[in-house]
Order: sequence, then structure tokens, then C-alpha cells
Amino acid sequence: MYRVKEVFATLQGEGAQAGRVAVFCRFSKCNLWTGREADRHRAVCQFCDTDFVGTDGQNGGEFETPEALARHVAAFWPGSFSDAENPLVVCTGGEPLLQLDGPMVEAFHAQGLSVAVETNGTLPAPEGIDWLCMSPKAGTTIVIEECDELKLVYPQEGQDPADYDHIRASERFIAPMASPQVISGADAFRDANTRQAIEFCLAHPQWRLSVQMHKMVGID
Ligand SMILES: C[S@@+](CC[C@H](N)C(=O)[O-])C[C@H]1O[C@@H](n2cnc3c(N)ncnc32)[C@H](O)[C@@H]1O
Ligand SMILES: Nc1nc2[nH]cc(C(=O)O)c2c(=O)[nH]1
Ligand code: SF4
Ligand SMILES: [Mg+2]
Repeated sequence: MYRVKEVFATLQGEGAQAGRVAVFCRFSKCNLWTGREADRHRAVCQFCDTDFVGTDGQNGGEFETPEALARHVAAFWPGSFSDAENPLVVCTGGEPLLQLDGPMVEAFHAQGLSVAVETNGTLPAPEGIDWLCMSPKAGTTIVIEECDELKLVYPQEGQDPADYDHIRASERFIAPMASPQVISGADAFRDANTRQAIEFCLAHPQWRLSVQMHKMVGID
């Protein structure tokens, strides 16, 4: 059984694939926070900007088989599945690697979808993922050593980007921490963190800036 909070088509707002059309599949549950506001102050990850509790979001639900979920997700691809389109599903959450397994990746592929994943890096990833984005959280143990992009939310108390120098990644991004409560529009906390992130990139040019474009343009 796969539990999914929401499924929607939008543009990838972050990282190396920013601007690319994708269907987002937001899996329920995370191993670093219950998702309840009352628990945030004692969570391992306290800055999360996402509601991943339950299955009651847009097009969410419970899916008995990988094929059933893959068909559901593919139905939201806005195009025609022609070769030129590169249909993409971004598996996120919550923590998608609590649920995303090999058969689920294969079922997405069978529907013609490339599979991207956004993970906190604390759980092993199945084979076959086409694009893996890892965003490690301070105070956690990372079990993934290689990914396509590393994307550090910045700044995090107790985390130095150099802690991840040993991770093999084609791209390294610094992503300014946004206020968890602001969905779109003005966010002074994010703006201050963005200035700090820019300073960091200028001093360490192996890192690139990733902004949450979707919040700026007001899309999901
Ligand atoms: C909600 S998480 C879900 C996937 C996975 N659990 C993870 O943390 O990577 C998706 C992305 O949003 C980032 N994120 C979460 N809260 C954020 C915030 N307040 N500001 C900026 N990025 C944030 C995460 O670091 C991650 O890259
Ligand atoms: N547009 C858009 N891009 C995103 N990239 C990563 C997201 C996430 O929540 O995992 C996200 C999201 O929620 N929306
Ligand atoms: S950012 Fe990711 S790891 Fe942190 S609580 Fe949210 S879903 Fe979990
Ligand atoms: Mg998000």
C-alpha cells in the first residue's frame, strides 16, 4: 500500500531541473518529523515548509499496487507522452524513500515517466532512479554517498556545507531557508538567508544558489 498526500502537475521550482514541467507525487509521512505543528520544536528537522500528513490533499489517496499509483500519476502529465516531452515524476514528501521501492520505480518507468526523487538522505534508495536530489539535515546520518544533486538548506545550525565534501554529486546547491509558514509572497527571513547564501557561494564557488522559484511566481 502506498500512501500519497497529493499529486499535481507544476514546474520543478528548485535545483538543477528548475523550470521543468513535472508531476509531483508527495508521499505521506517523514522519519524526521511527525508533521504536527505541536511536535515541530522537538523534531529532528524543524524548518519544514510542507504538509505531508495523511492522504487528503489534491488527488491524494491510498494505492494498493505500484501500477495503480503509477497510472494515477501519469494521468496528470499535461502533455502527450511524445518522445520530445521527457515526462517526469518528482517523488517527494514527506520522505519518499519510506515508501518508494524498486517495483514503484519500475511501474513509473512502464508508464513512460522518468523518476526524480527529493530525499533527506537518511534512507537507502532503490535502483533505477533517474535523478536523485539529496538535501541532508543537520544532526542526521546520511546513508547515500552519491546523488545527482546535493541541495543544502542554508543556514542550518550545526551544519557546515564542507561536511558533505565527500558526497559525489554532479551539482551542489545552497538553498536559502524560507519561513515554514509563508507559501508565497513576502518572506523577510528567506530574504536575509538568501543574502547570506549568496555571500557563501561567492566565497565557495563550487556551490550554486537555488531559490524556490515556485513560491516567487505563485504556483504549487
Ligand atoms: C519538503 S522536502 C521533502 C523531501 C525530503 N524529505 C527532503 O527533505 O529532502 C522537499 C525539499 O524542500 C526543502 N525544504 C523544506 N523546508 C524548507 C524551507 N523552510 N526552506 C527551504 N527549503 C525547504 C527540503 O530540504 C527539500 O529539499
Ligand atoms: N514547484 C515545486 N517545486 C518543488 N521542488 C521540490 C519541492 C518539494 O516540496 O519537494 C517542490 C514543490 O513543492 N513545488
Ligand atoms: S524537509 Fe523533508 S526531512 Fe524535513 S520534515 Fe520536511 S519532509 Fe521531513
Ligand atoms: Mg515544497
